[in-house]
Amino acid sequence: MDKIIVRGGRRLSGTVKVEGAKNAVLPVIAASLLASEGKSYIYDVPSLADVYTINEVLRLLNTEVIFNDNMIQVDASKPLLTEAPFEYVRKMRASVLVMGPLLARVGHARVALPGGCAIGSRPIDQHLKGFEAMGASVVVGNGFLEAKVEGRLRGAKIYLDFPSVGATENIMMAAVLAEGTTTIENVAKEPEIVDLANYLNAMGAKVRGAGTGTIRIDGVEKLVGAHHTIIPDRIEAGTFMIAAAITQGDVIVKGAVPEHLTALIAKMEEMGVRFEEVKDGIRVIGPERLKAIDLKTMPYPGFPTDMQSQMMALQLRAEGTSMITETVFENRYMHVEEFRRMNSDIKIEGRSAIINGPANLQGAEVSATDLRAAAALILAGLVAEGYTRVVELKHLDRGYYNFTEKLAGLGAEIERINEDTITKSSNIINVRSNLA
Ligand SMILES: CC(=O)N[C@H]1[C@@H](OP(=O)(O)OP(=O)(O)OC[C@H]2O[C@@H](n3ccc(=O)[nH]c3=O)[C@H](O)[C@@H]2O)O[C@H](CO)[C@@H](O)[C@@H]1O
Ligand SMILES: C=C(OP(=O)(O)O)C(=O)O
Repeated sequence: MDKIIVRGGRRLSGTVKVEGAKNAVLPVIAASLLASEGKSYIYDVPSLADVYTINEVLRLLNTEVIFNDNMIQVDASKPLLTEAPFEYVRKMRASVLVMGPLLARVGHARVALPGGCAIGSRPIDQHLKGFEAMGASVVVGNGFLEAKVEGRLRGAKIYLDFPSVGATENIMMAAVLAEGTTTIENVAKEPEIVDLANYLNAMGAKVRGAGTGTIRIDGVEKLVGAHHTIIPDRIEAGTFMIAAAITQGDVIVKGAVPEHLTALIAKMEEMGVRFEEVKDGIRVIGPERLKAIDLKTMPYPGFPTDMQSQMMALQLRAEGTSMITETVFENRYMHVEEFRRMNSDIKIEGRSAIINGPANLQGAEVSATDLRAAAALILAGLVAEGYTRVVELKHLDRGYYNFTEKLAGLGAEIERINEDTITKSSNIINVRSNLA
């Protein structure tokens, strides 16, 4: 079992480069299923467990996928198969994003029901409502969702009850090959939606309005492979911004796009963190003392739920009482119990977390409860007294590439070890293993 060991106390400095965005590349790879002719070439693809999972799903659907040097080549020109099994959907919910493209291209998709997960129940009713409005019939049985349509999907007017990122993407991908025009209202406005629309348009689709509250899609007869570069990962960038701030460091986060990070930068500035726009990135300077603040997670351009747990680590170090209200997922506070093990004072009241700072964080053995919680615990470990040991790294590997190496490159005292091989390793690691 892998474990990350971090010893608190180092100020981070230097430059760190972010990867292409996980949440942009997954729908883009799924959208490649729509190209009945030609190959797609996707650049700046991060080497993440989730990318390997979606590639496997595409291969199961009879698509050729080659992943080399941050570039993916997809050939979806052969007849497609239509079933995504539970084994993959369980590992990664974004596997449901193959449903829209399959329905659009072959009129049939059978995808295992995703089930619950650590951050909430996460239904997909809004995706299905969109498919049904376009003429598909949807049945649920034996742990699968099955959607079918005779002939082509038909353009429709669809209103989302909540601006769901996944539903916006799945419905967009279904609508690009539908007959007629589809209008989707109250859609998600995330930069990843805009990235997907740009890719679909490069494939020959007619998508307008991505990044606003209404998307209009004129269906076309066919799509072809295209070249596309993935946008930088704003959540990875934000995580390193907090690493700089929490350690009173001075770090350039290369690749960070300030316009994608407006809410996070504003809240960190309120806490006393300084930012400078530099060539290709953002410089972050952590203050000696952090001020307490309140925040609420919201759909983009609001404060991202995917930065909530990392921000909580920063708020733990602020002087005074801070509050977080999580409005996107009903159960995204699993990390609070782990933070408590590190000597922090946090109360949960309904959807809010009340954080009394500054915490005198102490190193402890903690378990990552989801992807962003894994990063947040490591961030807290950067300023905790002594050693923090983080387990359940499968969550971290879903979304952060070389996280340990990147933090070590900024001067953090951090190491990833494999307990099974530890006895054969160097003295330093053996010393650490006594602590582990
Ligand atoms: C791969 C990917 O891009 N994942 C991101 C995506 O997830 P994902 O696309 O799953 O998130 P959604 O925006 O769909 O979910 C937001 C909220 O809407 C609810 N909902 C969603 C769909 C639906 O049909 N019915 C429904 O009720 C969900 O339960 C949740 O409470 O956006 C989330 C919100 O920014 C991020 O945390 C995830 O990192
Ligand atoms: C919740 C996340 O991802 P997913 O939707 O893939 O679970 C995330 O990236 O923080």
